[in-house]
Amino acid sequence: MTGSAAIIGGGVIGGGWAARFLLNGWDVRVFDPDPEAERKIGEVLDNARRALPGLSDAPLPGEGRLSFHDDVADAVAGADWIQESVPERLEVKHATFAAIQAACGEAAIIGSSTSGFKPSDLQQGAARPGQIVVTHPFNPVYLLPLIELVTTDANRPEMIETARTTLKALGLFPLHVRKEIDAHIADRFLEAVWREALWLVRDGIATTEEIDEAIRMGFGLRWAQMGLFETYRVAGGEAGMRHFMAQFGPCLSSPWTRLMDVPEFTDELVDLITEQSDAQSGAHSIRDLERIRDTNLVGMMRALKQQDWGAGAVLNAHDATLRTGGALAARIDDLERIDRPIPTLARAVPLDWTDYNGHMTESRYLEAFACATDRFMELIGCDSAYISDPEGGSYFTAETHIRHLSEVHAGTRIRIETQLLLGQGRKLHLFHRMSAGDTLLATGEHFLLHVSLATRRPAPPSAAIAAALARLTEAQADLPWPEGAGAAIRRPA
Ligand SMILES: NC(=O)C1=CN([C@@H]2O[C@H](COP(=O)(O)OP(=O)(O)OC[C@H]3O[C@@H](n4cnc5c(N)ncnc54)[C@H](O)[C@@H]3O)[C@@H](O)[C@H]2O)C=CC1
Ligand SMILES: C[N+](C)(C)CC(=O)CC(=O)[O-]
Repeated sequence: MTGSAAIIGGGVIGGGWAARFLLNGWDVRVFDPDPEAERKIGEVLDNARRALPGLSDAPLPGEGRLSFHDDVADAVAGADWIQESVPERLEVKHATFAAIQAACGEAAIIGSSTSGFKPSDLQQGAARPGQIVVTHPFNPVYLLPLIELVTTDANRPEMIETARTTLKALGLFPLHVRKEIDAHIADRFLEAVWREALWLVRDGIATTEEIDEAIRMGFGLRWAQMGLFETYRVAGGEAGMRHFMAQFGPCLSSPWTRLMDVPEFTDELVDLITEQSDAQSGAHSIRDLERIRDTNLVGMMRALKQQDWGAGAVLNAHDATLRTGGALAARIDDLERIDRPIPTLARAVPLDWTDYNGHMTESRYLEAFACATDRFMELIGCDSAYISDPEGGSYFTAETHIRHLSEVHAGTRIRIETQLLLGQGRKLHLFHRMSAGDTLLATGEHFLLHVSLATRRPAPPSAAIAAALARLTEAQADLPWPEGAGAAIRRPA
């Protein structure tokens, strides 16, 4: 699902939304009075291109078109989704909604990024209150899946459903907050932790760095994958949650926390925190820190993908919808043409495939070619059902030859096309070409043998696989022998 999105306010959060929409194939129209907005969004986009497309193991749609507009009316014209991300001041938000609603279509959804205002606050005085919802994102919007979707009775159920479907199609996880409340769900926690941290700094108990270590060396890692309740359930031991509450419930009335008080933001406290924060992280620019954060997030989220857990399960579900979008065929019968090398992989290079040389590392070429081989096997019928069938079998790789021809960097969209060199009896000889645009990046030549998984010995494939290979052999018989196929490493002159 793609469309046209208007981004009103293109700062930290608006820039992140612009990237999320654009990289998922939407056209994006931005209005922001800041003369520097185009440059700032450009820099956010550079970071997003490096990180987001490679999070997916399936091909994302091509990028949409980005345009900048001189007023709100021009930006929202024809938009299906309008995302308001102006400063967190109610009068500014109200004036912005008035300008948007004077010019936008009635079917468009207007989402507000507000961190704290309730949707009923935002809807007050609006021309069409039912058109406005809160869609509260988390920074960086192009990587983190959570969106708090906060609605009121003024929003029709069909409109809420459209909002959910649209957010999901962008790879996001809409959490419907059923009862509106100031600061929604997540920011209430964040504010509580922030207040407690301010006290610890103000009272000289801990520095900003010590507080960050306390989070990132311990419970922050737990929270990222299990949240609060599931973590504490495990902490209750075999007796689980009930035991946990019996043991730690009474602590709530001991003076473990000063959460209910708010420290005064005096100049001394602001200076103290700023100085400690500069000493802690001032060696890096903000853009450097953003890239460090993104690289770490991508690594963590891809690890969660492997486990199909938490945010990783959301990413896998999104990949599944991208795959059914049909960029790659499931069977050779679905292919329009089989008389040329067959598309077997289309994806972007993930950040965690790159190395100290700043480009895709050698082992990942094998991973990409192995994925292409798996896809080729599926195309000819050697799929998971065949492999798990006691009468079935599989292909084992006997020999591989990879040539690295051109560098490739994180975020670049790559594709592999596969030529069948031999598909006869037990033998399968494949030649993969990996490209980005018109540039040939690498080739992978692989020799495989069909094996019975019962005897672990070479054995002929099923009649259906043999027939598929025969069709491909005939169709590709006139293709020229690929340059580099059958080559060994030459002795340097
Ligand atoms: N920074 C954060 O961590 C998060 C912020 N939010 C929310 O997102 C919204 C925006 O916050 P940030 O992006 O952080 O602020 P920001 O200060 O980075 O960006 C605000 C942008 O709005 C522009 N702007 C000002 N008046 C405008 C107007 N009348 N029309 C259009 N654009 C206008 C500014 O030029 C600026 O580029 C706020 O409601 C905030 O609560 C939500 C989640 C996280
Ligand atoms: C600080 N903040 C309240 C604006 C934070 C958010 O709203 C969400 C986030 O990204 O942490």
